[in-house]
Formats: sequence, structure tokens, C-alpha cells
Amino acid sequence: MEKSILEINNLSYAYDKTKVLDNVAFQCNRGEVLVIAGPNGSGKTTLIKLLFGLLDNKKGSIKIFGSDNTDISLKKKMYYLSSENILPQFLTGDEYVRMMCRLYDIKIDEEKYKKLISYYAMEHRINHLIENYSHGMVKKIQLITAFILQSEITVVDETLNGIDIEAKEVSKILFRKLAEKDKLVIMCTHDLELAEKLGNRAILLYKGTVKDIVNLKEKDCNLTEIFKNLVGFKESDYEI
Ligand SMILES: Nc1ncnc2c1ncn2[C@@H]1O[C@H](COP(=O)(O)OP(=O)(O)OP(=O)(O)O)[C@@H](O)[C@H]1O
Repeated sequence: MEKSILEINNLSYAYDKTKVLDNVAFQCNRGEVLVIAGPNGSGKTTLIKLLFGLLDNKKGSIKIFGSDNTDISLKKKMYYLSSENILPQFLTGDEYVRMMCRLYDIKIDEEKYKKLISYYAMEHRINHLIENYSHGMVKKIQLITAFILQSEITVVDETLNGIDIEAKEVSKILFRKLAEKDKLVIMCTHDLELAEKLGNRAILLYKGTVKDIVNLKEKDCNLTEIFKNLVGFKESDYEI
């Protein structure tokens, strides 16, 4: 089985004339949690949107399982947990999960599904309309869906922000288990502690370029310090 399943080369992107990604290149392997970290506006979400073919006119290439990422057959192999509430508001949580399973040709394992609902304490809300969910509940529905689908590639955009501690801890365990099943998990986050605990490698994105690719499994890896150095952060520069 091939290890590298996603390859990005010379990727650049501009909104109108403003360049936000410049010559980005990296590859991702099966079985890893790859963290994409970077300050606000560094281009993380743009990169994810390009990955899913949601933006036109990119420069460079994104190959997934050897095919161009716009290949429609790839859609069923990838699931995106957005940081925004993009779920259909007129469905219940349960209807959304079941609809996604149909779209992805996944026969739902009812026992597993029930377990996931209880892990995320959604027993009493799963049949309510998404429209009436809190911010965290919308995220929990996406997490339940991700662990039911177990796609080849799961991309998480800040989804662990704004969920309660128990849900966050459960998610950490389940994303690790997903990677252990030889799936690729890509996680955009500002939470560097989470990144260190969960990730295999981190791509450090800064002003649209890849500044470093850090092996998080190396002993004494301190992503916060690496980051501070990267942006030239000095405690002594700040006072009130
Ligand atoms: N639709 C858009 N039109 C114009 N500019 C955009 C658009 N979306 C994003 N940008 C700009 O592109 C740059 C990168 O934004 P992006 O959302 O990819 O960054 P990010 O790293 O995900 O940020 P954050 O951590 O704040 O979520 C920013 O300067 C942003 O203002």
C-alpha cells in the first residue's frame, strides 16, 4: 500500500490580486495526524478549501491518491469538518449523519453510532433540528459523522475549539485511533499543545509560505517556542 497519499507542489493562490499562499509544498502519509499551524490569516483555511476544490484558479498541483484533487471520485474519500456552521439547518443531527452515510456509501453500524452519540452526550439532542443546536453541538455532529465515515482523509478546521473538555478528550483519542487505522487526519489548529500531543508532524504556515515542517514525535519538541522564534516574539516587547 502506498504511504504518501497527498502531494502538494508549488501551490499558490490569490484572492483577486492579494497573494495568500506562495509556493506551498508538502506531502502527507497514511496513518498520520498532520497539523497545520499558523497565525491568523496565514492561509490555513484557504489551503483546506483548495484541497477540497472549493476555490478556482490555483497555481500548482494537489494530487490525492495520484489523481488531481478535482477528480470527482475523490469526494467520497474525504470529509471536511468546517470551522463554520455549514450544515443544513433544516435537518436533525441524526438526519445529517444518515444522509452523509448514504452519500459516502457507508452502511451505518448502529451500535457504533449509538456509542458515538453517547460519547458526545448527544442522546437527547440528536433528533432535534441543527438550526437549534449550540455552536458546540454542531461541531459534535460533525465529529460523530467523521468517526462513522472514517474517510481516507479527514480534515479538521478548528473543530475542537468551542467543545467541552470531555468531548475534546474523546476526540483526541478517536482521531488517534482513526490514524492508527491507516487513515490520514489533517488538523488546522491554533492549539499548539493539542498539536504536540496529537500530531505526527506540523506544517508551520506563515504569511502564506511553509516556514518549517516539524517532527512532533521528536523528544523535547516545543512547538510554542518554535513558533515564537518564527514570528520573532519577545516577551520584553509588551507592557501596559
Ligand atoms: N473570500 C476571501 N476574499 C478575500 N480575502 C480572503 C478571503 N478569504 C480569506 N481571505 C484572506 O486570505 C488570508 C488567509 O486567510 P485564511 O482564512 O486562509 O487564514 P487562516 O490561516 O485560516 O486564518 P485564521 O487562523 O484566522 O482562521 C487572510 O488575509 C484573509 O483575509
